[in-house]
Amino acid sequence: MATTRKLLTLAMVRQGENILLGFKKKGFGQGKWNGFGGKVEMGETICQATIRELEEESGLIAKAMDKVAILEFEFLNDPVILEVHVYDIVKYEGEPIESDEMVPQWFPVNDIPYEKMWLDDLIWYPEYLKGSKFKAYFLYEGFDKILKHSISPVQELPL
Ligand SMILES: CNc1ncnc2c1ncn2[C@@H]1O[C@H](COP(=O)(O)OP(=O)(O)OP(=O)(O)O)[C@@H](O)[C@H]1O
Repeated sequence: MATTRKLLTLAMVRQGENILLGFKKKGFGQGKWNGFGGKVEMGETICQATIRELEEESGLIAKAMDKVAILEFEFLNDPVILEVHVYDIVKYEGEPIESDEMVPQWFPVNDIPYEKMWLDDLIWYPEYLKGSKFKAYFLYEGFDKILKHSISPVQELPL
């Protein structure tokens, strides 16, 4: 089966010992806490999409960001591969506000609500929180089971 790739963004907002997550009210990942992001649209760079989605979903305006990871998700019997570009938002303006997609809330980094998040988050958040840059791959069966995964540190990530 020929595969197609979908480019997605994920913005991580961390302030010292706290991390900002959004509760997804609708769409893919509904009912889960996650960072802020979505699909890269036609004619847009991954960076531009990251900034746009962060503002649409949280009200925050990114002023400086750093790519920290590329995550690949495959779902058994599904030809679509999700390629998620993860950015650490180093500097931003504004205050978190609820949007029609997300309810933002700060969590202490030692009390992340993993039980209400994607299973893969439990695997890669600790790497992100350590400050590493990495690439990771996950093969899901349905949405609640990971059949296989790999995670490898990298020195640099392509923009
Ligand atoms: C499978 N394991 C996963 N683990 C962690 N995060 C995941 C994820 N799979 C997708 N994500 C993120 O979830 C958001 C979906 O966004 P999604 O609603 O599809 O995009 P967008 O807002 O453009 O959609 P609509 O405009 O509603 O169609 C987006 O940030 C994307 O990076």
